[in-house]
Amino acid sequence: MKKLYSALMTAFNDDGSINEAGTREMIRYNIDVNKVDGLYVGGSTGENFNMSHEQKEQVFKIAIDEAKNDVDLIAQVGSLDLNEAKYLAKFVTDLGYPHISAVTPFYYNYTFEQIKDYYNEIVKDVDNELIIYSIPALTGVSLSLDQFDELFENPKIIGIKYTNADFFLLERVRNRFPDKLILSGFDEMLLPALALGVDGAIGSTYNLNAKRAKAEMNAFDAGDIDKARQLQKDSNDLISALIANDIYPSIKLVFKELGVNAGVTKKPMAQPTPEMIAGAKKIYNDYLKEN
Ligand SMILES: CC(=O)N[C@@H]([C@@H](O)[C@H](O)[C@H](O)CO)[C@@H](O)CC(=O)C(=O)O
Repeated sequence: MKKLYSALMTAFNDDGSINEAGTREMIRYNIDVNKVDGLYVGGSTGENFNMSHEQKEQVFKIAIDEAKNDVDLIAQVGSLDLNEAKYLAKFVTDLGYPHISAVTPFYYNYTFEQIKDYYNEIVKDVDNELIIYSIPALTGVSLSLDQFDELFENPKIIGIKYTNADFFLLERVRNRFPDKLILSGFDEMLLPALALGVDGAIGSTYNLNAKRAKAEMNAFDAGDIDKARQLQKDSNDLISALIANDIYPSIKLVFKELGVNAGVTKKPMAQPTPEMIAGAKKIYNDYLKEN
């Protein structure tokens, strides 16, 4: 059974502090309305790389307190500060998170040996399993098939959150590692990822569009490719509109239309403008009202 995870957003107040009530509302909406299988906490969509250390801890605590054991939880603990990543890996493991994940270390053009050491260090002292977060478009770090193989020599490293449009590599990865967990990260490419045998997907737009994505997964599993293609097309109309309106602030604005107080994004992310607010209302009316 393939799993669908929403990449959890963080609700912020205008001053950049965390809006706890709003963050809890989004968690509840994902569990109770979207009926996702899990949440990816502290990822790109959660604006983790905009946050202070204290804010990261706060979000990890809020998410597990609200979600309890209702859905699977993956905590993204990766950081340019390896000591912070190790600390957070232990912190979330102690809180009860069943999985951790870590973005590839970025910015300094690390060698593969340094990247491997980073991952082995993160899992060394924790009793938990790690999913590599590979997102070359944002990190500039592209791991090769052989490099994934080397990382998987550590039995605590169990999978990849594969946010990469390189489908040749995805096919190679799937076939080389049939027992590893491969989760697709580009929502607009869910169907081709399913065709290549991913185990599920994690994404930002599932916060709003989980039902359609689930229906697409089910259609694919039932062999109804025409229906799956139509659902991907409908999703991509929504995703294109969200991207054109600035995706993270727009998802939060559309949440508002759904009665969920998602707060705002944290600066330097864009703050809502009247045009963006009008755009989000239109997205809701055009693609989600009847859903
Ligand atoms: C850069 C980014 O936000 N990528 C999203 C996608 O869900 C993406 O927003 C979507 O496919 C639209 O391009 C996820 O892969 C990120 C994600 O799951 C996370 O770490 O929050």
